[in-house]
Amino acid sequence: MWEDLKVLHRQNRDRHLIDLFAQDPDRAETYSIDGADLRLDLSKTQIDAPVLAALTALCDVSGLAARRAAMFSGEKINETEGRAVLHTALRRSDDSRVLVDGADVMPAVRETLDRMAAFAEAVRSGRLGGVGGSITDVVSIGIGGSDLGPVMATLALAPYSDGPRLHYVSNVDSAHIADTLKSLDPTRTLINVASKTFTTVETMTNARTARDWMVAGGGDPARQFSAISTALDLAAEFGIPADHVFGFSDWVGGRFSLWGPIGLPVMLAVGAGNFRAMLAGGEAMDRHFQTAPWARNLPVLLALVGLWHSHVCGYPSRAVLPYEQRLARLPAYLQQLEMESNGKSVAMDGSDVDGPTGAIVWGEPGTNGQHAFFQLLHQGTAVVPCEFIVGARGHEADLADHHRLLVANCLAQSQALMTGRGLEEARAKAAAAGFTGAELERQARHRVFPGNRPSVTLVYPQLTPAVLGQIVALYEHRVFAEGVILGINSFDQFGVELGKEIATSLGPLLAEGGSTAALDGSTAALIGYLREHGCCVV
Ligand SMILES: O=P(O)(O)OC[C@H]1O[C@H](O)[C@H](O)[C@@H](O)[C@@H]1O
Repeated sequence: MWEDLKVLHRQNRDRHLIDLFAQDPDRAETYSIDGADLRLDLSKTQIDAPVLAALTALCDVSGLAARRAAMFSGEKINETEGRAVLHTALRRSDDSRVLVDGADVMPAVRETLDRMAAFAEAVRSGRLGGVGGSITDVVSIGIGGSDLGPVMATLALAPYSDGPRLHYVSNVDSAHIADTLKSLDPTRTLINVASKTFTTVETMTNARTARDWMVAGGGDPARQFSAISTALDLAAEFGIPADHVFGFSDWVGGRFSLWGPIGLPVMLAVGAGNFRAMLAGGEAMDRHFQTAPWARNLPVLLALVGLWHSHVCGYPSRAVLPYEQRLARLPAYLQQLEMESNGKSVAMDGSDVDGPTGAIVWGEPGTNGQHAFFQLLHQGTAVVPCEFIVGARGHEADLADHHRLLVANCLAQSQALMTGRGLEEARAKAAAAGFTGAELERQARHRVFPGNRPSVTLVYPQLTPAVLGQIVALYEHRVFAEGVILGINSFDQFGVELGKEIATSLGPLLAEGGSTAALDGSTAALIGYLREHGCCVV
């Protein structure tokens, strides 16, 4: 399969994207695919009918349809951890049953969502306040999957936010919590501790610091703390009252957990109605993913085009470029989703993976990135496939001229990457700048854009809660489809463990001193420097 694709790639190596449009006047239409409220334009890639046929064959060979059915129905497809993968159950609105170990998980999902809504409403209305009055600020403490989704979604839905101000603390660096709490009133702040395991050292350290801050400032942790976790016993042990604790199950992966209680801070900001609209958006994408044929299936197509670029063309990274300032944290969110899920070297069966896995994902919002790293995208030696994301409308109707400029820039960049600028045109530019003779030739070379650089563009009417839900679910299913095709388990993350274990053993060396002789030379020398400069307390 991969060999067939590599042959197609070799055959078309010098083919220019622009020529594809010249050869096929319907190309844009053929390769613009709709799903829910989204449209994905793949036409500025080297995908054509033979490539698409060979790519979709990968779906059949890998058993994607059966694996997809297994995921939605609650089978334990996370085989290395023996867990079901059911984040889709969190956004399921029909009255069907979803069985895990013979028990229907849906009643608890619905009950928890209703409890979250009641809690959010009580806080937002001021009925549930702090010692000093109604809650003005919420600080949600969590990291990784317990942070990135809510952070991303809170910013994305800012126009819908009419609740308390939201703050997020993730880093164990004291700067993060100190800078956040500095301006807040401990008697009118709600601290939300979000941790699937309730053992993550960063989160628990920050939670204890926040509790001390609240007590010292006259607030009441028994009233002003909430917790989200699968470990209800640990949340209780921490002293958080049961009616402020929202549980979920191990069949929700951390990086897929935005849809359930981990999303509580988002609900506090935008209200239960908007939160449910986001869930409905995710569910609409679930239906699309489950029913659309491979060649019209947005998550599958995103997966296939990504694999084409990484596996076949050999481009190791991909840039995610939202032309939507409120999606500024989407690249960071997708870094975890994609790289923690699919950055694996071993296949589900324990054998070595053949070829690259998980693309390196990076990006920044446009237009800002244009004034920073786009130089490399246009003229660097590495080809970086780009994913442009843009809505037809912003939320500031009185500033529509800004939005039109934003959209013009988005379209201009993908066009420039594709068309490039040849030497003749570059010469004309250099001549217009006043250069002549040999200097003109030299200057012209610097003004050439190679072009033929691939990109996809995701467009939607407006970044509403429903559209956000669709976008997030689109990327979730993309990652899943990539993982199935690569034969890996996208739902474990053993690769994060080793560093955590070593940090645990190094901690005492920094806190209490002690010999570093057993460490490698570099680490020992670095500790020596840090001790000399005041890191160690002894
Ligand atoms: O939610 P928690 O249990 O605190 O975990 C927070 C995060 O830390 C871990 O190291 C994992 O890499 C992430 O997948 C997880 O989301």
